Amino acid sequence: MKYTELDDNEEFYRKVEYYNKARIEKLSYHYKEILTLLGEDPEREGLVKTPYRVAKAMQFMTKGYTENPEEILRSALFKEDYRQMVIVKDIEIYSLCEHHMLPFIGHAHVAYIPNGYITGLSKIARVVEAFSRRLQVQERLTNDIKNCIQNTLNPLGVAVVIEAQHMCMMMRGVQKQNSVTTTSDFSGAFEKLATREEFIRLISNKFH
Ligand SMILES: Nc1nc2c(ncn2[C@@H]2O[C@H](COP(=O)(O)OP(=O)(O)OP(=O)(O)O)[C@@H](O)[C@H]2O)c(=O)[nH]1
Ligand SMILES: [Zn+2]
Repeated sequence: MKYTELDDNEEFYRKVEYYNKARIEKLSYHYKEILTLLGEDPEREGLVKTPYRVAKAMQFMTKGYTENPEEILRSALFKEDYRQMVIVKDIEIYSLCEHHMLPFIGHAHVAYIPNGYITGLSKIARVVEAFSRRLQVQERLTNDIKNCIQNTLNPLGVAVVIEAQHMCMMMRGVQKQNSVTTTSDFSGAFEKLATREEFIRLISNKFH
């Protein structure tokens, strides 16, 4: 049976760019093999649709490859004379580590100081999404977000802090349940200690 026959809705595929029908069919085929290799019976009732579900889920969790973060930022640029720090904090992150393809989950805190132009606030979170929905390491994810905002908006500076927990360190391997990894990257004005400290103080304030 073709897995895509289980959800053969052309409209659905047209609307959602990252769902690629041919790729889902191939992925489903391989996930069925994987189920067998793991000792399961892919024909048993509960698993019949599983390869197809996993294929779709994996396409969603790597949808960042189909997105252009620079374009996302440029799509909402507004000329504005605001020259103080803009901070979007506690942006949820669901990424996959490139070593184990297991999730790492946490929050990103992003700030920039405008230099004539501001961007739509949601676009900051969308840039975080576009880079985190790929196979990543936390360090590169942090750099990717900073570089994209710096190069596209040309602000006076950008700051990115990410705090995350890695399932590959929790569910397997070293099995540490409470360790949190923090990474950061700064450019321009944030290289000055006082500016960086103001940012850290503001992201440490809890409103809830
Ligand atoms: N620097 C960095 N390391 C990561 C990240 N995600 C996972 N890792 C690490 O990648 C490393 C891969 O190490 P390997 O020794 O090749 O793999 P492994 O045998 O599965 O290692 P263990 O996890 O120690 O069992 C591990 O230490 C992981 O903790 C990340 O985002 N950044
Ligand atoms: Zn890992």
